[in-house]
Amino acid sequence: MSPSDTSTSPNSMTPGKKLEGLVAAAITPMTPDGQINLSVIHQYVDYLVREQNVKNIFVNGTTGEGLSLSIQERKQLAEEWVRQGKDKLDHVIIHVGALSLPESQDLARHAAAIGASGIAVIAPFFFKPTNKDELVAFLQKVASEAPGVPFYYYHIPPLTGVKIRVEELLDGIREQIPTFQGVKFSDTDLLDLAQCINKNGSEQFAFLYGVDEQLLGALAVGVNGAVGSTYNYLGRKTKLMLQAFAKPDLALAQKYQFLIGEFLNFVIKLGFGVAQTKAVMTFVSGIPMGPPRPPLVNASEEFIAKAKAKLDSIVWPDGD
Ligand SMILES: CC(=O)N[C@@H]([C@@H](O)[C@H](O)[C@H](O)CO)[C@@H](O)CC(=O)C(=O)O
Repeated sequence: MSPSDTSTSPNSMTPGKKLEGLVAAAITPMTPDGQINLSVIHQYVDYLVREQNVKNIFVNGTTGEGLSLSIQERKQLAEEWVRQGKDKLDHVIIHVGALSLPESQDLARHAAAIGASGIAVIAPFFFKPTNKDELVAFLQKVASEAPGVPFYYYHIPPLTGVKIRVEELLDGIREQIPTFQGVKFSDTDLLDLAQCINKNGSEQFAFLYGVDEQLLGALAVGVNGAVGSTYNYLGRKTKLMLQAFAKPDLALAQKYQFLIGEFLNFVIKLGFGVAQTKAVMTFVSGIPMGPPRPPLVNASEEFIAKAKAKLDSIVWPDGD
């Protein structure tokens, strides 16, 4: 499908609605022979909305193996998520970051043309920006290709190695990037996160946290929501944690965080990454997510059995 064939108009998810709450980091379904499998995305959207109560999606990010996909595959996935999300999802955010600036700009223009509700960009991580100005200049050159689309910086230093503090980055950012809307903050540095929120307010920008096992700590410093892999299959439980925190019932919120942490702590010790996320999502949802793309390798049968037994053994406060 070319962008002009799409049945959605630009920004047609839920126009103007602020990005907050839970955002599932989309897994990219693949066929057993490693091709992207667009045919299950319709089912995937319905599963997120009906079973996980999650209505926002972040496409082609880390969990979606975006940097392991071709530009053509990334465009096809973006189009399918926008098409299938129409009238069902509130936000479809497309990650358009790439090592090559022209490729990133091409993806940004494409996301705008198909009606994505936002774009996000990771810091380039082979030749890296060495300071804030170099990073902002790169981001600005991508954002300006989609001048009507909200722009998010995707901060994930454990994977990019780019450790420029977000607090510093945000200083004056709207003058350079008028579409700047917020940060997907996938780091454990809560001091940096808290300073960002303290200086800018979560009214002006959206701050979305990306370390699912410690979301409660980020809620305490004022994030608006979270983007993460576990919201694909623990979205409903995490929403109950958000509700408990808002009530406020801190003891209940802690129970949910501890149980989510108990599962993640268990699987992290076994070796947990995108391949394992695909396996967990497959057994929880019943939707085949397929293998990861090399160099990642399939989760082992032993991992799958142990992760399933662990998840089944958890007794949640809501009695499920
Ligand atoms: C390094 C990594 O993959 N982090 C995940 C987390 O959701 C992570 O899977 C979770 O906290 C478990 O460790 C997300 O931040 C990634 C993400 O949002 C994305 O796929 O774009």
